[in-house]
Parts: sequence; C-alpha cells; structure tokens
Amino acid sequence: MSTQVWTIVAIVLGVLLVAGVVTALVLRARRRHAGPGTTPGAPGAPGSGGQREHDGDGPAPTATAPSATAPAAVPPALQTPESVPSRLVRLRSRLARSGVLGQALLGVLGRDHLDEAAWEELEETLLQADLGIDPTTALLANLRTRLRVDGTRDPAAVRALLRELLLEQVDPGMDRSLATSPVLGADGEPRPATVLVVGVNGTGKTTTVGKLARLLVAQDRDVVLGAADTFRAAAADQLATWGARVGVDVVRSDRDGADPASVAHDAVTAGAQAGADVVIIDTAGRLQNKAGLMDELGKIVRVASRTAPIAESLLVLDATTGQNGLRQARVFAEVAHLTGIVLTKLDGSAKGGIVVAVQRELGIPVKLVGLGEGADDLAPFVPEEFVDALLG
Ligand SMILES: Nc1nc2c(ncn2[C@@H]2O[C@H](COP(=O)(O)OP(=O)(O)OP(=O)(O)O)[C@@H](O)[C@H]2O)c(=O)[nH]1
Repeated sequence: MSTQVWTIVAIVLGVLLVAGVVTALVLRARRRHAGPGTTPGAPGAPGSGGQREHDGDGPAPTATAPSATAPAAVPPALQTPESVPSRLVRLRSRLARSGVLGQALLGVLGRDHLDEAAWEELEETLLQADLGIDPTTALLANLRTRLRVDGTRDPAAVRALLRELLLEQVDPGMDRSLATSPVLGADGEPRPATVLVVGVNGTGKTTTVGKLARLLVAQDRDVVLGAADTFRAAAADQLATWGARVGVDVVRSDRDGADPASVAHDAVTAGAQAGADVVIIDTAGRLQNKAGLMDELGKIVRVASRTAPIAESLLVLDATTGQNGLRQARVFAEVAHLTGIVLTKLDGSAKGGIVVAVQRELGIPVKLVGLGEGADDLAPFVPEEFVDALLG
C-alpha cells in the first residue's frame, strides 16, 4: 500500500478515536447531572413531583406512604420534610372540606323563625358529625340562652357566637404540646423521649409513625424508630422505607414474629446510645377484645419505661369510625397511660365532631391530625383553625 493510503487510514482511525472519547465524556457528564441513585420517575427524582416540588394541595406523588413492597435494598434519595408552618397552610383546605357541618348549622340558624323543628334539626346535624350527645345538648342549651339574651339574629354575630361555643367544646385550654425532648433516666443519664404509638389495625399507626418522624426531623430532632409491630411482617419494611427517606435509623428484628417488647427495648437502648432526642415505637394493630395482644402491649409499656418513663403514648384513631373508635379508645386507655390522640383520615371527613367526643371520653387532647396519604400530611391540631374550618 502506498504511503498516501496509510495516511488516510491513520486519519480515519484518529477521528474515530476522538469521537469515541468525546461521546464517553458527554455520557459521563449527563450521568453526573442526574445525581446519584436518581432514576427518572423515582421518589425525589427531578420532575417526579418530589417533596420539595410539591407546594399545592393536591396529592404529593413522591410523598405518599411507602408501600410494604418498597425495595429496602436500594436506599431512596434523602428528602427534606416540609416545615410545620408550611404544612399548616397547605393542609388548611383539607380541613375546610369538613365545613359542611358549619354550613348546615348556619343555614338553620339563618331562618326567620327558630321553632322546635329547627332545634331538632340542629341537634341531628351535630350528632351526625359525631359530636356526641352530651356536648350536643350543652352546646344547644348555651346557644338558645345566648341567642335569647343577646337578642341578635345578625348572621355575622350568630356565626361568631357559634364559633365561640364550638371552640368551648373543643377546649383550647388543653396542653397539646408533644413531649419530644430528652428526659433524665432513672440513672440520672439523659435518655431520648420515648413515644409509643398504639391503636387498632388499619387506623394508620405505621403511617403516622413515619409521618411523625418527618415532622420531628423538620424540627431538627434526632429520631430513632422502633418497629415493634412484629405481627405484620410488612410493617417493619414499611417503616424502614419511611426512615431511609429522611435518614432516620430503624431498629427492627430480623425474625418475623419476634418479641415486640424486645424490639422496643432494643430501640430505646439504640436511641440512648446514639444520643437521639426521640425514639418512636410502632406497635402491632390489635383488636381490643384480644386479651393476649393487649397483655403484649402491657409488656411493651413495662419494658420501654424501664430506664425512663414513656414521654408520650399516642392513640391513633380513624376519624371515620365514630362511636366504634371511642370504644377502642377506652380499652387502650386501660393498658397504656395515654397522653394524646392522633386523629387520622380527617381529610374530607364530615365527622369532625369526634374530636370533641374523644377528648371528653378520655380527658386527653387530640395532639395531631392526619389529613391525607401524603408523607407530610400530618399536622399539629390547632383548635381555632379546626373550628374555623368546621364553619367553612
Ligand atoms: N386519607 C388518609 N389516609 C390515611 C391517613 N393516615 C393513614 N392513612 C391510610 O390508612 C391506611 C392504613 O395505614 P397503616 O399505617 O398501614 O395502618 P396501621 O394502623 O399501621 O395498620 P396495621 O399495621 O395493620 O396495624 C394506609 O392506606 C394509609 O395511607 C390520613 O390521615 N388520611
């Protein structure tokens, strides 16, 4: 072959080599730009509607509760939970969907003449909203008296009066703060605040534990989770996914059906060793008539409070279950010294009166409300906001 042909072959090979190198560099740069562990459409991936991008009131696609089948092996991208003030603003409209109660009451009160049939209608409306018979009777008696004494039928004044009387029933004076600061243990050493979460299956316990971890992380608390629901195998996986999303450690047993009290003990110990502020313990959903399961809960309580008293025992209640929820509450109160209620599924429920009924029944406050399936759809309960939402 002539020198000319060899030169042409060398040039072609050189061009191909340079093109290959350039292509490889471009691909590498693109991968870097996408970020580590980020797959299109995966939680936290750009454009996937990740937590940070979700500002509206619609469902938060990536913020939805992790499913039991979520892959535990691939660590999900770390998320930043929504701040408390931001979620209060965002979730207000969810509460407002229960405004049908206020509209119905104000509709009747706006009539020219309030006869006995009208008062019965008011009673029926309040009972249907699960306010309970005693609070309903008390509220209507006060309303009758005040309307007579004040002698006003002006709509704005009637609304203000109804607001005042409803708020009285919700009892804004109750202490709704969550005890989530480290406590002094029996040995004089600081211990994390232990938060025990109990309730019947399906009320939203595991979801609430995950959401609460996020709420506390948003408040700069160091959190450890204990997966003491060893009854439902998937619950620990579910919790592990919640924890991984916000960088929170989850203590779990590698054995299905392990002793839940032992997991609770390990979680409290791990929390203390890690210097955590809070240890939240998820427990198995139990039917109140299953004596064995309730005994087991008693054991968890004893073990978890061995080194320091339990700071919070939260009962998770499904707002849509009405009187049945109250029966559950009574049984749990006998076993665990309850300090607060988390009322879930209040989004879109017209049964907001259950807040009043359950507080009266147990004498403990509703501290948190669940307002959707999104990861940050949990908020502190604020009586004034709640009553304003009821009035629509
Ligand atoms: N709409 C709505 N759904 C909720 C809320 N809280 C929980 N859920 C849903 O309720 C269902 C049950 O939640 P879980 O957390 O698995 O219930 P659990 O009490 O732990 O159930 P067990 O582990 O079987 O005892 C899930 O589909 C949750 O997404 C809420 O505030 N609003």
